[in-house]
Amino acid sequence: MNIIEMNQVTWFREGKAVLNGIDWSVREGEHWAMLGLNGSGKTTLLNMISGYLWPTSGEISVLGNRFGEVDLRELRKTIGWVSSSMQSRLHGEQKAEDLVVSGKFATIGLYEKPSSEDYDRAATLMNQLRCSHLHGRTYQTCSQGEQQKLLIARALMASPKLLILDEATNGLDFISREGLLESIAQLAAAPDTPHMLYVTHHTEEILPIFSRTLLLRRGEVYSQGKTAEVLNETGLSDFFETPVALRWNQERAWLSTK
Ligand SMILES: Nc1ncnc2c1ncn2[C@@H]1O[C@H](COP(=O)(O)OP(=O)(O)OP(=O)(O)O)[C@@H](O)[C@H]1O
Repeated sequence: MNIIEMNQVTWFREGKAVLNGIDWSVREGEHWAMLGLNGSGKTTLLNMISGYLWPTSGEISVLGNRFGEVDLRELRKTIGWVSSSMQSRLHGEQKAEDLVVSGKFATIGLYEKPSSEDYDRAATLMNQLRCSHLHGRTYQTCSQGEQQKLLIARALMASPKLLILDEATNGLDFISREGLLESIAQLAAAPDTPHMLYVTHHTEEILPIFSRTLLLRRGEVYSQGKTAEVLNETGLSDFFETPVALRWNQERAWLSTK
């Protein structure tokens, strides 16, 4: 079973193809990165994967569920979506561990009193994301980087099969960004980690664990495949329509303009 399968997916709005002829397969065991400039269609594609948008034409199946044959609300419970824009929608006065635990109930849509096992699991996840020290702190007193880690732990609390990390490093300084990326790398090595889809504007954030990359441009797949092959100087210069120099350091692709 493929995790994501798209076949000629197109989405029209206001006479324009926001997504056009997307063919894409995410296979079992693969973590993917998706790179695209502003307005390239990334958010639209994520909304489609999560069943919030329906393609104008083409076929999608996510986690073996073919759209048209599946209850999309059920599908959404198996997908965790962490986006920096979520931060403002949460209760700032909530304690870090309560916020993480609430992830279990957010997707289920009913409130139960969390058990001590739930809190144990939250503690394990906070440890995996290297933010155990936030225990007892209110969410609003955590830095943006710390908040992002808590949001990832919260999403994992629902045991999703697919975890979308959507511009997760937005607003983070260099140190916080590297800290978050390290935690994500560590997470990939942990047992039972879901398939991850890392959406970004920046090539250097594509960690080696993201072995596959999709480049999206103007609603179309520019290229996709093994990260080390997709991220090459000639291809990226053409993709960005500006000459770029590429330097690999610690298996990450650092770009500068030429
Ligand atoms: N409901 C809509 N109606 C009309 N146009 C839309 C709609 N939703 C998205 N678009 C357009 O589709 C294009 C892709 O938007 P999308 O938000 O998916 O891009 P993105 O890659 O996520 O951008 P960013 O990196 O800035 O978040 C944009 O030009 C946007 O204006």
